[in-house]
Amino acid sequence: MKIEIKNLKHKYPSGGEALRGINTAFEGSDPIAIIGQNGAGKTTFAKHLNGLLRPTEGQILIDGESIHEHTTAYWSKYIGYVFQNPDNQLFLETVRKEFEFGPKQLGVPRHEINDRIDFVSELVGLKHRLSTHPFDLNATEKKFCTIGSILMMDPKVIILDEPTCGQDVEGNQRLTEIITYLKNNDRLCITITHDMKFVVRNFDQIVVMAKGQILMSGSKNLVFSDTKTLLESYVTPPPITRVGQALGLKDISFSKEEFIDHFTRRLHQR
Ligand SMILES: Nc1ncnc2c1ncn2[C@@H]1O[C@H](COP(=O)(O)OP(=O)(O)OP(=O)(O)O)[C@@H](O)[C@H]1O
Repeated sequence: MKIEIKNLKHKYPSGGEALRGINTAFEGSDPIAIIGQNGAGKTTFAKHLNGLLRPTEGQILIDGESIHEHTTAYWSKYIGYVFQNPDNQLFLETVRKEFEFGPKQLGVPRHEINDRIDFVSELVGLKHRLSTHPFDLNATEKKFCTIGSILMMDPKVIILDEPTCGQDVEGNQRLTEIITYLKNNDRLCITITHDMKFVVRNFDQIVVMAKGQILMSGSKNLVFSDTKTLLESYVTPPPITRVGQALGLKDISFSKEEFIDHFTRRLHQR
């Protein structure tokens, strides 16, 4: 599935211009992180990708077809959006009902829904909570309930808006498993996040936004080497990356192991 974005602009009725001409395209299954300061336009941009918001100007093409051709409900089959705040998404009495809702609307057969519930509830860690009311889940579980309900529809593309908010180490590990599962099954995961440690651990493709525009996009090596653009977009690389950069190491480090390796190599070169 290819998503093309051409000169996308968005102006909220009550506000200023949130997107000021975005041109890019997404394809394949390499997970993509969208980063940038608060108010950069990340959520506004991502909500255009399945029609939750419509452009004020410009075009979104999905496999060559204009997003205007269909309703948001139609596009949600292909591009699922997990909201930042679970309370905006959960509305049924049990986790099981939340999981069943999407595929039922899509006409997925009962036996297939049951198989998906087995698999997805295991993946998101809610197998033992299927009969629980979503509002009785803790914050981490609620987040995974919203992710699970979107995974149940098996979209080609899944957008996660700030998935690490309120997550502990275990939750972050589970997110990594979900992102890896999506990649290995030819599904594209696009994630909005402020958590740079999470970014370097899970994403090689990065889009940097500032003031309603894309300032830069590319591999994590390329993006985190461009300290000038990062400064402009108020993005701070992870601490270990900054230490390596401050020491002037030639290769960029994203983990302690990489840092030790690069640092040792430099010592031996002297
Ligand atoms: N419903 C709305 N009505 C009016 N203005 C809005 C609305 N939602 C967002 N904005 C404004 O649009 C701009 C972009 O906001 P957006 O939430 O897309 O940024 P963001 O990069 O996702 O920020 P954050 O990281 O804080 O979530 C901001 O100036 C914001 O105040």
